Amino acid sequence: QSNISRYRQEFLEIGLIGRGSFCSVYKCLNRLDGCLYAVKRSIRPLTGSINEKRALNEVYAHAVMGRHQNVVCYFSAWAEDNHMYIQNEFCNGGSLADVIKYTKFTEADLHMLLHQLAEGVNYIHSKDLVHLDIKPENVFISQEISMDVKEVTKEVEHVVYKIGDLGNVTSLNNPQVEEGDCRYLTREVLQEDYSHLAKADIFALGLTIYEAGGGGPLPKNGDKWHTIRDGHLSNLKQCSSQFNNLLKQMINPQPSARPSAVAILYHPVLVPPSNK
Ligand SMILES: Cn1cc(CCO)c2c3c(c(-c4ccccc4Cl)cc21)C(=O)NC3=O
Repeated sequence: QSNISRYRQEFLEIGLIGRGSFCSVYKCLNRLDGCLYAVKRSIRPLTGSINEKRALNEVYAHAVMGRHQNVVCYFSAWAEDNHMYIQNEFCNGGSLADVIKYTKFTEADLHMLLHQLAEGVNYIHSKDLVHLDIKPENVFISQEISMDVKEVTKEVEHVVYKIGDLGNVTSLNNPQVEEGDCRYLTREVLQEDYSHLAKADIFALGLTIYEAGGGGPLPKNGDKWHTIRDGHLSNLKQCSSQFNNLLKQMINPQPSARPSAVAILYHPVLVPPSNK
């Protein structure tokens, strides 16, 4: 029935998990399939406004994106009662920003994090898309707890990191650039040079890993902001010089000097040593 809200009809709202200036995110149980979803409810943007373009852009990006284990999965989007809804995969482990607040990642943790996020970034780039807002707040965590059958008590926990919030995603070929968070923004994009947008994602990924390793909080402007854009990053104490050098390469002032997502995946510091 058109007068009953699809949101209320299809979902049981479990709780509020996030709030933005014009939106709220709820953890919801789908009454039909019994699965949990993250549903973002935002004020419907004015028809023809820049915000409408952005909202549609997010849905188009999800639709074009398809599925990848390291990208938050999109299920549906609709408009009703002057609001827009987007129904995404629910990640039960919070955001990377939440975890960074109380955890410092070891080098092994950072290798796993970088490997998974590079897989997700590589997938996005392989679709000729760029994310443009990679940062800890937009990395969501799924924890699968599985009981190890041999020793019933042992819980094998497999953590999966997923890139979310495709609000700034744009096509590499015909970029409509919406700048992301200035803490992760490159100098060249700030100066409206869009010739190496994929490398802007690599730069933001480098700073995201650096923050997970305890290097944050990152500056929003000023001398410290420029020092990082000059390619200077203090070393993460818990990491090898090889890993620290990889992070420095990822934030190289020259976009073309930054490694591609594929190059990161095959970087010797990430490739597990052969057991032979
Ligand atoms: C604030 N917040 C907290 C969470 C749960 C983390 O355990 C969350 C999620 C999403 C989103 C989200 C981001 C951007 C657009 C749409 C959504 Cl649903 C926001 C989320 C999303 O797409 N999937 C989430 O789990």
